Amino acid sequence: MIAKDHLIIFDTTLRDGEQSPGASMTRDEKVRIAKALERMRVDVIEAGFPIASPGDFEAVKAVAEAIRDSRVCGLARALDPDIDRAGEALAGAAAGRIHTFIATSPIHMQKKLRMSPDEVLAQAVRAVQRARRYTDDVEFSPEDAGRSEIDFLCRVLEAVIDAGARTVNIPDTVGYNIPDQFGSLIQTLRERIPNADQAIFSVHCHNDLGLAVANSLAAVRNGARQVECTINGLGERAGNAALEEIVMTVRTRQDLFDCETRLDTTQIMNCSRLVSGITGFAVQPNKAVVGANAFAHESGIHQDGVLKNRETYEIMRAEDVGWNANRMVLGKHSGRNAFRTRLQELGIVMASEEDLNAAFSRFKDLADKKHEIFDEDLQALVTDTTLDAANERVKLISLRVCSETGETPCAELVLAFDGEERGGSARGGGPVDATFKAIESIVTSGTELKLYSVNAITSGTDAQGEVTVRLERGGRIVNGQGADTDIVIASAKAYLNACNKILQPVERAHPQQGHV
Ligand SMILES: CC(=O)SCCNC(=O)CCNC(=O)[C@H](O)C(C)(C)COP(=O)(O)OP(=O)(O)OC[C@H]1O[C@@H](n2cnc3c(N)ncnc32)[C@H](O)[C@@H]1OP(=O)(O)O
Ligand SMILES: CC(C)C(=O)C(=O)O
Repeated sequence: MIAKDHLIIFDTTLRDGEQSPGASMTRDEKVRIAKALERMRVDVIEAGFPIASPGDFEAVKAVAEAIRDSRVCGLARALDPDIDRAGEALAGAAAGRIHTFIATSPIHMQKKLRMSPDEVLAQAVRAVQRARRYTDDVEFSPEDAGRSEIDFLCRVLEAVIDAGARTVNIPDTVGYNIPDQFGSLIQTLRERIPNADQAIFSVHCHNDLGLAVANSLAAVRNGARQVECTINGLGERAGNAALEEIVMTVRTRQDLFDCETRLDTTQIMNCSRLVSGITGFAVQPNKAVVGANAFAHESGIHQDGVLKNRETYEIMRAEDVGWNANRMVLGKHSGRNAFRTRLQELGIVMASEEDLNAAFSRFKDLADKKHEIFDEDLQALVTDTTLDAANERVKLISLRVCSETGETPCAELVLAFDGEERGGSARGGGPVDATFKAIESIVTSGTELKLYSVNAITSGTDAQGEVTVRLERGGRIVNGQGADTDIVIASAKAYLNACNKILQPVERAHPQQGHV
């Protein structure tokens, strides 16, 4: 049997994924996601853009120091200060990569960079050479390659490979290409660039026309050996290629690919839930691989077929991507050991024994209300426990809502604000509106509610509701999450979580959007 090539999985959830409006993450959240990615055996984790802000620098540094088994990468424009900052952030990495880029398409060069092609080429070479001062592992991207002229693209790529780039990444930055075209672009580049054999060809596709995964796979079939992708397809505008779809296609259609990944696919669901929990970007039920309906069969003919032979309607096994795997059901009779063990199996590491005890006590409270506690419940509960506990200035003590046909809903609550208990009440258009107004009567955050969404974490009427609230104040946007079997309480928790973030000094500022 001929050994297959290794297809490198480069995850950019923490960098390009974070560029989704509203998906900004704190340093600790990035470290948690990075650990889950490492556990899934992702080859390269792009942790951020260190020059972007002090918070992002700290986040890349923290990820670089926490991760041992994956490469950690930092993004840098083709500018000396960006590259130096990335080099500094990655100094503590077991294996660090600098990813530098500059646009090569006519429109980007003329209108955005206002540089001639020769200037762009010289700056690209200079950037790669400078990055090589910090690491042998340098990646170069000609931004908007999908709309660049082929002769110029070949010149730039040949020059950066000569300068020491070991990976050349071909981005379809605006998601403009279609699969045949993008596949043949990769083939042409590999054929025409004289030193192509000295670098790994990578692709980075955006999903503006819904083709990011198809374009990436067409590139792999034409010799690309690294794919840049994100969990749940998160990313700028319509997102990036979804990691889970790329990995499961290559695995399921082994007959079509002469390469394979080294991923532990059973960790996919963990990563998917973690990213959607932290960012508040819910996964649509019909999303491939990780959507709630991805392995559900409703119609009789399908159910009949699956009962007779699963493969009649299933091309993958749900357990291979982490669905239903290890469904040890925890309940109110479970002890600390089972709880701790299950968290470990889910890759959740509590910072201290105190955090574990706090999470365990919430688990017992939940188990009193809910018959079975599933992995999804645990993940929400732990997110709730670890949500900036140290920075929690305002906390829910009690809440009472009244909602009756023909009456205006009202809410009465008690909060602990900077250690002092304060009560407030309000009426509103609904119980959630009344609750938010009652909170505001105490906190006076001066924010505007930008998004409110509720998701059932598991099925059944006793399922926990997971609420995401997005607040904005003076251009700064924060997301808050909360989970509870009572969705009004979950809403209050989410609102307070967002308030706690907005009341903190800016730790992670997204310079253009002001997200934290
Ligand atoms: C396709 C991609 O996803 S690329 C990554 C996109 N991600 C982000 O932009 C998020 C992080 N960005 C940021 O925090 C900020 O934009 C910063 C810190 C990088 C720069 O901030 P500012 O200095 O205020 O510049 P601003 O964002 O207004 O403009 C970008 C500048 O970089 C230049 N530039 C853009 N790309 C590159 C590049 N690859 N190499 C060199 N210069 C570049 C632009 O031409 C512009 O220069 P100008 O100010 O001389 O006109
Ligand atoms: C930096 C590059 C790879 C990028 O994100 C893009 O072109 O979309």
